[in-house]
Amino acid sequence: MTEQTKPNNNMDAIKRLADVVDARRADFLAGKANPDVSYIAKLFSKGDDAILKKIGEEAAETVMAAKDSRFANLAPEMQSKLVGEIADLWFHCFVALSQFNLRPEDVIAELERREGVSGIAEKAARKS
Ligand SMILES: N=c1c2ncn([C@@H]3O[C@H](COP(=O)(O)OP(=O)(O)OP(=O)(O)O)[C@@H](O)[C@H]3O)c2ncn1[C@@H]1O[C@H](COP(=O)(O)O)[C@@H](O)[C@H]1O
Repeated sequence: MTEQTKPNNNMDAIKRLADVVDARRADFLAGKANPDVSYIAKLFSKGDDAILKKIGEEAAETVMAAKDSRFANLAPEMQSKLVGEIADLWFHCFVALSQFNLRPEDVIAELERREGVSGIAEKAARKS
């Protein structure tokens, strides 16, 4: 955890953000969103390719920030930069989930389904 990390109800923050993203999409589909004032509306107006391209960009920026942080011996300012890049990546994943009629809760449910199942054992079971 970084120094800025405060104990709070983080899952609520994710749900609130997903609600905002879904509301922007509903407005966009109803022709009510303004891409000039809402970044999310702008992404929805551009469609699948633009949304998915942002995920690729943010993933690449995350990788570079992680490499920089390692190179700087996990210096606090580099750790903060890495957290910021991962936040950008998650944010754009939430926009993609909405674009495909999904929710972060779907991903959480999948992770819960996998809880306690070793990745090694799961992969071995796939092969047999
Ligand atoms: N959490 C975020 C959030 N995280 C990142 N971003 C935006 O994501 C963009 C990505 O940053 P980049 O530097 O990679 O992109 P860029 O180079 O500026 O943009 P492009 O040239 O790639 O189009 C930036 O414009 C950020 O401001 C976000 N935009 C919005 N939110 C949340 O969504 C809410 C609604 O936002 P609007 O739809 O803009 O009203 C906000 O109140 C926030 O809670």
